[in-house]
Amino acid sequence: MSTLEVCGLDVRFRLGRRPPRYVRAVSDVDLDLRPGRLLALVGESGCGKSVLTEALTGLLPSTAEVRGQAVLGDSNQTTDLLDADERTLREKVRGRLIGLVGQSAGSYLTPTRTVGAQLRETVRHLGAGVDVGELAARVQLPAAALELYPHELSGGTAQRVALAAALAGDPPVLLADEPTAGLDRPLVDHTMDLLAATAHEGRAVLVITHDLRAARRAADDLAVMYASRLLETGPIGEVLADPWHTYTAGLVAALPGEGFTPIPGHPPELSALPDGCPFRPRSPEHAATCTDDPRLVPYGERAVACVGDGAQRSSTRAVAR
Ligand SMILES: Nc1ncnc2c1ncn2[C@@H]1O[C@H](COP(=O)(O)OP(=O)(O)OP(=O)(O)O)[C@@H](O)[C@H]1O
Repeated sequence: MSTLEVCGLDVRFRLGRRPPRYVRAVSDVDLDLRPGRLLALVGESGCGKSVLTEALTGLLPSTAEVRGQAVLGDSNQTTDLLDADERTLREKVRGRLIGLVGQSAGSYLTPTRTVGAQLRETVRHLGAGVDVGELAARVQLPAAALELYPHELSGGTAQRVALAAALAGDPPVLLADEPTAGLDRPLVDHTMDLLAATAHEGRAVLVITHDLRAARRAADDLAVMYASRLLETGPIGEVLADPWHTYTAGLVAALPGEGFTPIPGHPPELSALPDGCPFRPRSPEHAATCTDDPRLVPYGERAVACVGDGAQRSSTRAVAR
């Protein structure tokens, strides 16, 4: 069973040479993806979620500077994804060790060929032994859909095609970047349930989403990102029932049914990030207790940044419950 352990991941984009200017898209991220679990990564637009997954799959442009480790493997063999060359990523990692599900299946399907033909080609390319009919059945894609062209697919069916393609090489890790964007609620639920099922078959699954309600439905774990940093991680039920970070509490309070109260203010520019806690300048409530150290500190299964003793007290409460 493969695990993906990300440690100290930093990504910054060089914007100019004189003077050198940078956008810090990912700062000091530690994250574990574990087999059999679905981790939802949430956070406001532009906080670095997609860049994080692009770093793991070597899909960043040449202006990106990447540091840290991302070790994928089991007790027999490991690969550091950040050290791997393009050939290794192309021939061994993408599709085989890591499956990718994008926002819109339409953006990578060829418009002039049927879904079935394209899935067969994917299976052949990966040298996978799986039958396309079987693959379709696993993601509840009706056999008739294999005869359709991409423009004939509904949003939900297109996402099932994307999932089938991502699973063709039977990768132990699946990364899905906003797989439910633009879908209506029943299709969001259905897509999330399918992703949860693929996790519970033994895969490590990461789903990027803006939809905390969808995350709550399907995820086992939650990671909350803000302005390039993770501010809180842990089992999703515990984190949402008792958020330790003020930002996480703000996301929960913004949910319909939980108050529908947006978080006031805006995230900072990633080209001008403060050295300490990036949320402190936005929230007087958080600033009152913030330690200004934005590194995640683990407390059992959970971890939180810049909350200090508050988390420890909460942790004791959580253990006592
Ligand atoms: N090639 C690039 N050059 C410079 N900056 C970039 C580049 N790609 C991404 N960024 C910046 O990195 C930051 C993080 O972008 P990213 O796409 O990861 O955000 P996100 O959290 O996935 O947002 P969304 O939820 O809207 O998809 C943004 O400020 C974005 O403008």
